[in-house]
Parts: sequence; C-alpha cells; structure tokens
Amino acid sequence: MAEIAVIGAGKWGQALHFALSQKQECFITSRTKRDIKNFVSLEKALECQHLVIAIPAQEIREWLKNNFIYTKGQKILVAAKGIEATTGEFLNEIYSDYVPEKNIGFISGPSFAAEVIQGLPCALVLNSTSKKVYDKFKPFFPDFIKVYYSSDVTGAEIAGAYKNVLAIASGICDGLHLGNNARASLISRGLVEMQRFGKKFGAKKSSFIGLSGAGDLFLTASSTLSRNYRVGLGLAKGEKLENILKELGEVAEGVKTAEAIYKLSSEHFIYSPIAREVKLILDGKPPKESLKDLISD
Ligand SMILES: NC(=O)C1=CN([C@@H]2O[C@H](COP(=O)(O)OP(=O)(O)OC[C@H]3O[C@@H](n4cnc5c(N)ncnc54)[C@H](OP(=O)(O)O)[C@@H]3O)[C@@H](O)[C@H]2O)C=CC1
Ligand SMILES: O=C(CO)COP(=O)(O)O
Repeated sequence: MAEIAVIGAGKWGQALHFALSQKQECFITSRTKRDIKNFVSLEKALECQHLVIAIPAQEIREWLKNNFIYTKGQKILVAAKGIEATTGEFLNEIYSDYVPEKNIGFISGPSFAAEVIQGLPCALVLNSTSKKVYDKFKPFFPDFIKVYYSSDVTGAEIAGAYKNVLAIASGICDGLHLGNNARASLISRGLVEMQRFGKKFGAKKSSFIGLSGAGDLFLTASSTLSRNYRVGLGLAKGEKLENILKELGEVAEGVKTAEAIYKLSSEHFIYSPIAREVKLILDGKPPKESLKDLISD
C-alpha cells in the first residue's frame, strides 16, 4: 500500500506522479481510466495518508462534493492554479469546507509538466499555514525538485492564478508581433498588477517577486509550452475561443480566472487593467483595440 497518491491524471498529475514515484511507490487515479503504472481506483487512492490533487480549479467544488471522503486526517497537497469564476473564491476557500487548514498545502512556482516528466530540475514552493504539511511532503519529492516552504497561501494562490491570465496577454502580444520591448513591459506591469491585487487579500509582497510570482510568470508568459500563452497566440490570430480550447484539449486556467479577477476587481475596486482587457478580449473585443486602450490608459 503506497503512502502517497495523485488524484487527476492530466498533464500535471502525471508529471507529479512521475516525480513522486522516484523515491517511493506512488498511486495515481483519475476520472478516466489510464494505462499508467500504479493506476488505482479512487477508493484505493483515498486510503493513502498523503494526497496530491491535480483537478482544475473550475471543477474541484463539484468533485469534492461528489467524490471526496475525508475521514482519516490525510494531508492534502493542491496542485491546481486558478480562481473559481462563478464565485470568485480561491482554492483554499473551497477546500476549507472539506479539509482542516492545518492539513492542507498548495504547490506553486515555475513547473511545466512537460519538463518535470523528463526529470529536468526545477524549484517549487509548498505553501501552507502549517509547516508540518511541508515537513510531511518534502521527503516524497525527488532530488531534481527543490521544494521551498512559505506560509503565504493566499499570495501563492493569487500569483499562480494571475500569471495564467498574464500569459494569455503575453501570447496576444507576441501573436500581434508587438516585439520584445512590449512583452517585457507587459510582464513587468503584470507583476505590479498581480501584487496590487494580492495586497487587497492580505498576500505578502515577497511571494510575487519569488518563484510563485515572478518565477512562474516569466516562465509561462514567454513559452509556447504554456497552454495559456498559446490561447493568447490563437486570439491574436482572430481564432474563436471555442476552437482554440477544443484544439488545446487541456485546461487553460487563465480563461476562467480572467473572469474571476474581473469580478473580484470590480467588487473590491482594484485597478487590474491587463486582466480586464484579457477578459474583454475573451468576450470578443478585438485585441488591437485593447492594446490602444492599455497604452492610452
Ligand atoms: N500542466 C502543467 O504544466 C501545470 C499545470 N498546473 C495546474 O494543474 C491543474 C491541472 O492541469 P493539467 O493536469 O495540466 O490539465 P489537463 O487538462 O492535462 O488535465 C486535467 C485533469 O483534471 C481532470 N478533470 C477535469 N475535469 C474533471 C472533473 N470534472 N472531475 C474530475 N476530474 C476532472 C482530468 O480527468 P481525466 O483523467 O478524466 O482526463 C485530468 O486528469 C491546472 O489547475 C493547471 O493550471 C500547475 C502546474 C503545472
Ligand atoms: O503553471 C504552469 C507552469 O508553471 C503551466 O502553465 P500552463 O497551464 O499555461 O501550461
């Protein structure tokens, strides 16, 4: 019987399963049955004392309601990056109905699944209000992943979710061939913007200039390995969002998170110009018009 299991066998779940299988046996389960070593039923996975959940932010509320049984005081690690669009709730708020705060942590930092699954080195942050969660999970990680600890759950969550929206903006910028200067300006103003947004919810500034913020933003907003960046490229070409997402075939959390940030920014009077334009472009505004508005703003 393994001590740890990954729930959700998408790109990230499979990469984490590969990483967590280096030092010990690690189970994996998913909604769709897959031919992966140590793939088990959900019931069997839930028997493990340590669970890593890689189900997208927009799906997790329903999944928890319908599938999750928390009876044995398991330690939980959340691997998703996004904010629920319908409610504007952060993942830690959604999970708080199911898992005590002292038993849950959230992963952040620059980590393309495609590289992790090749065993390439990377650095992550395990964010939890309880250092014990970090102490429990850290030994499971392989030598090629350095895991830092932070107690700033809100900061890490906002940084990880916001950078997906900014990656869409960056993809649009590159798709419109606006140049390196424009992309660098967009990324650095985006960093300021996510920090301002985070401050409203009590996030620490240091989370935004470290791995969770700048690290993940620089990565995602400058590579075609990012699904969110590729959504932006498609939008710049004038492709329909529906077709872009169909072709992608994987989740791009920035799409729904842009809605969530737009909603939260309106409710809390937060100035979030880039996220706002991304939301409007996703709703059909021509990207070139957004650019004009952003520059003249
Ligand atoms: N890919 C990456 O590089 C990274 C991704 N992340 C984050 O991890 C999360 C997952 O991403 P990723 O694995 O790449 O996405 P994928 O689209 O590759 O996979 C999504 C996974 O979620 C499962 N899923 C989707 N909807 C439901 C549902 N309603 N009920 C149960 N399971 C569901 C899918 O199940 P099924 O098995 O049936 O397909 C699949 O296992 C996202 O929040 C993403 O932002 C974070 C860091 C890196
Ligand atoms: O979060 C990621 C890397 O850290 C993955 O980004 P995408 O979801 O845009 O591919």
